[in-house]
Amino acid sequence: MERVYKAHPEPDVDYPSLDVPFYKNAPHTAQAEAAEKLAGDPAVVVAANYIVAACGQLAASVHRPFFSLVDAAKGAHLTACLQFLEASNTVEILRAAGPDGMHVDDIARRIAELNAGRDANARVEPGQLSHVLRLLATYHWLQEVRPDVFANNRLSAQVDSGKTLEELRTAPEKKHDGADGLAAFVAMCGDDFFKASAHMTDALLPWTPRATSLRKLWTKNPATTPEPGPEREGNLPFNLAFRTKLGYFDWMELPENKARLAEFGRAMTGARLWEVAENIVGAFPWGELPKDSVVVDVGGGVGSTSVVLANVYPHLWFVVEDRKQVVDIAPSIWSQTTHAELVKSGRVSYLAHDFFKPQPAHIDIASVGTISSPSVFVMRGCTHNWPDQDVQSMLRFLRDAAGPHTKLLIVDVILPLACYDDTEDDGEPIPGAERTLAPAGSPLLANLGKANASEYLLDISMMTVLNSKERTLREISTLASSAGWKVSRVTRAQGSLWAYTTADPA
Ligand SMILES: C[S@@+](CC[C@H](N)C(=O)[O-])C[C@H]1O[C@@H](n2cnc3c(N)ncnc32)[C@H](O)[C@@H]1O
Repeated sequence: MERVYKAHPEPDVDYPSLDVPFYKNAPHTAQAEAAEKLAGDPAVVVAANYIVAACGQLAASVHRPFFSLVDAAKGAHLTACLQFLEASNTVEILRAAGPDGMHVDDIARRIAELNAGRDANARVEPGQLSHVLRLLATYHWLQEVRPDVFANNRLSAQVDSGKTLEELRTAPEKKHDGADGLAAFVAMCGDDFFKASAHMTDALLPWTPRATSLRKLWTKNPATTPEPGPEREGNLPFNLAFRTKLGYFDWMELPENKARLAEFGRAMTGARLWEVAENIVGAFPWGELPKDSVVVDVGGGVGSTSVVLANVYPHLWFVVEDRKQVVDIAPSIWSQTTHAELVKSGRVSYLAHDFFKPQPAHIDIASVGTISSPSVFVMRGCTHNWPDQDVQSMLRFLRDAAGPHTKLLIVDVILPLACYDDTEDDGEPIPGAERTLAPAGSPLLANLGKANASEYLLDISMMTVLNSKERTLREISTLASSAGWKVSRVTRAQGSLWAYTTADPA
């Protein structure tokens, strides 16, 4: 990391300090901009991952085991405190206070003022507030600059919505509008996902005394009490947590969840930081496809992936398939952007299609004609949130519509094992698959432990809320072959666990 920073032409560009907040919407010095940009340099990202993996492993090795036990057993409090930080708008209050920070008495008063419109009696107890903020400071999420005086740092500044206190006071419902989605992501994780996770063991081991006693407490209202049974539908940790038999997305459509639904959309924008759409440009030999090849972007949303590819590969045509309500508005999203011409010329076109139904027998594309099977089906971010049987049927419909040379490109997380991976397919290693992410000869965990933990946390969220999962290479390869595809190659995105898995008709 030092080598990369020293090589920068500007003087005094160093790795950003933990103590200095970097607010996305604020003006920055050239040095601060350069320092942030270099933090994304591939060499810096790799080095940072090794450092984090090593620190996590060292801490687990040398910390008194009982303290590690308490840290894990009570770690949920960190989620709770982070949720409080966002919900109370403390980050925005501390941004306004500046680097000297603010005393908890004043923070408590400001929180009450911001909420007076919602509840005239709103108040926060400073004695409790200081303890919540101190736990966060202990985990490096804030700084306690003097006794009971707190200030933002580089980590807490991420949760900044960019809104002024006046905006938050007069229109609290607009907090996440136009923001980068990280505050909404914290809100969603601290609520829906956190509460679901709290009921994971009750759902997985429904016969335990604690789980049965919990159900007895709830049977006072049988209408909303999910029953244990072999059928997981309506019986997920999420269902227990929110006393509903509805699936997560149907539940979010309830009128009382209007704000949750809006926050979910914003949170998904924030979640894009996991993997940028641009990485797909070099992840597949797009340049080798013949002129006028057609790529179908299945569950392509508004076409963010297709427009990126269409710009770089002018010899290809893209058809974005998604639900009707998405494709109806998708073209208008690009009308005022540099991608408008792609849509106007038909290089990127849209088709309302349910990926749980057979693909259309033919696709008509102006200038290309009618095609019966595309060169590539690409599915980005569409498998991790569906259970195995649903992914199998999606892949089966694509297989039915594939020609002998059609490729399937699945873009989603591939979870490495926590040990050396000897996954093989038909007795052969899958081309491109890494056996370990650790440098040769190093004692680090093969998946780099703490450095990559965020994807394993997401995995459990998928399980507890959607009965789904982030998949290992073995899992995705088995699922693909159950639907008539054979995984032929996998490449890993730089600095994340996202991967590009290519499959051919088996
Ligand atoms: C996580 S988003 C990924 C969007 C896009 N591929 C990307 O990478 O930005 C999942 C997409 O699946 C779409 N989707 C969900 N259910 C669908 C269905 N039954 N048929 C088609 N698309 C669906 C959603 O509308 C959403 O656009």
